[in-house]
Amino acid sequence: LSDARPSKIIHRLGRSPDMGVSTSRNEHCRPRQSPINIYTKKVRYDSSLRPLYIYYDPKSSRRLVNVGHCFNVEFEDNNDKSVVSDGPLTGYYRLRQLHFHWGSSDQDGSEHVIDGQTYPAELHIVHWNAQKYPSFDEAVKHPDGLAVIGVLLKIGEANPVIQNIINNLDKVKTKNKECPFTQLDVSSLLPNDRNYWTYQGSLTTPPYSECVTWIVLQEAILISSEQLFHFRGLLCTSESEKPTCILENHRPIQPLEARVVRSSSK
Ligand SMILES: NS(=O)(=O)c1cc(F)ccc1F
Ligand SMILES: [Zn+2]
Repeated sequence: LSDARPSKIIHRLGRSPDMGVSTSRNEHCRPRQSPINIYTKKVRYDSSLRPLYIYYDPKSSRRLVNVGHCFNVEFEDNNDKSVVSDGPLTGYYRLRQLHFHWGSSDQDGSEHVIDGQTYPAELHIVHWNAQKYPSFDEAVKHPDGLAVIGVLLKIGEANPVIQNIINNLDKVKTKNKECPFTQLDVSSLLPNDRNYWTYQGSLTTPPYSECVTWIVLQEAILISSEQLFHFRGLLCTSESEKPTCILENHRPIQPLEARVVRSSSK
């Protein structure tokens, strides 16, 4: 083998020299981790990307749960009343749950970062591929299993829909507590502009499964500093333990690797 192209050869075999040569199933290779920095000068406008089709039925919302590292609003997902389709997606994806990520101060908290700018929080609306898979738990095992809509939050006046959630946080203050939570209109949490960036990524909490088509909206929604303060008051401990607050729960950005982020707008 010519030594003219050692990096190319090693690259083709797997990682760079310091990462060792890969085996056929390289346990060190995680090519599609999330979140990432979206460098808007490097995204590729893709005219074949369709507008998102989003339909959420407020009757799908079921309960609010403290899952330890955050709180989830969970939805009935045994029917197709609340779905996302089109956009970058093939088939339709059923609404499963939504949750937020936040920081210990308003200076950071979002998971995705835009041109190096962090936002104070980020909303994730989680859907699973009900056209191809029988359940959420099966879907997370496949590269096209989930579609997560990411909505960045910026500081402004209080968000009335988020206030509706906050008014119930005292009922789920400690880990594993839950309470009924119905009639949430998820559409009211979306910005007017539905343009998005999309890329293939992963869950941002363990086991970091590489099963997510990420759809990050380009317009942020508002949340007040006081409302974020309430998020930080949620406890990650159960009621019998010494109380510890969930001050922050956002994962650091991950390497883009060989991926290109596509944009629905120029
Ligand atoms: N933060 S996330 O939207 O990637 C996520 C969604 C899930 F349903 C489960 C784990 C996750 F980390
Ligand atoms: Zn999330």
